[in-house]
Amino acid sequence: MEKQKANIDLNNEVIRIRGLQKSFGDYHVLRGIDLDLYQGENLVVLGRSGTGKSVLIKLISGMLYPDAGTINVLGNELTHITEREMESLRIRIGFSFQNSALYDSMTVRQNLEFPLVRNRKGITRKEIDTNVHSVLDAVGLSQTINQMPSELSGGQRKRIGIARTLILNPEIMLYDEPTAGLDPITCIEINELINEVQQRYNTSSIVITHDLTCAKMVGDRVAMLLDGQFQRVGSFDEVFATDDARVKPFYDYNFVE
Ligand SMILES: Nc1ncnc2c1ncn2[C@@H]1O[C@H](COP(=O)(O)OP(=O)(O)OP(=O)(O)O)[C@@H](O)[C@H]1O
Repeated sequence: MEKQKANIDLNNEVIRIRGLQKSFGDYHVLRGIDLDLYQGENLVVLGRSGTGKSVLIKLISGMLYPDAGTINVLGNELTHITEREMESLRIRIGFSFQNSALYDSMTVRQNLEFPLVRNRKGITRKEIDTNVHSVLDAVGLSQTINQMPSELSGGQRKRIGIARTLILNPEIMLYDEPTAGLDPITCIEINELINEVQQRYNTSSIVITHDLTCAKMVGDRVAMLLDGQFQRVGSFDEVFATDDARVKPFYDYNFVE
């Protein structure tokens, strides 16, 4: 279950975060975050519930505005761009959210066509079909094309959700709790899919999770969010090679080898 070596370009930071701070009222959630995501890398962000992992993703996607610090995404400094520029940038980022539900009244095909028709003006019928078949093949669910979401298993719905994100060919993927609510075997299949997406689409990804099996399987690097900062960043083994009382219990209670 070890992560295979990925093709990472350490000279190309697709996300560069410095001194990022975000509070809600008196609660300082993020207290000076520094983070680089390199081209081609899967970076796992680990942390207990409420540590600010989702807040971080919302800041990266421009859904929240920071109190202090800088966030550079694909060469764009988010605190300096217009809403229109942010909209164009968002198309280059794929979001796989925990609750990114499919449209229940649409077939799998229609669910996949929807983002294409909405975001790629002038796209032809033939291009739509090619794209739909390609992403369905990538997630291994070509046979479900005419099915309704209610006819799919939880794991299949998760896969179609990822396919719907991939259809716009994102350069960056943001996965928020990709394995939440799935059985252990389906979790492993989703982790394998995340790695396949990395290879096939050459994406750079941030994967938010508290599932350590997921972290170990997909993370080229792991960053542990503690007390509003990334206190430990490195390989999975490096991050957990510590007696830090805030880190060790996380491993001891959570990890199934
Ligand atoms: N819009 C908001 N307004 C006020 N407080 C917020 C807002 N968004 C997040 N918070 C607070 O920020 C903290 C971090 O939330 P966040 O959702 O990022 O946690 P998380 O690390 O993703 O947790 P989990 O693993 O449970 O999803 C929480 O205490 C939450 O209540």
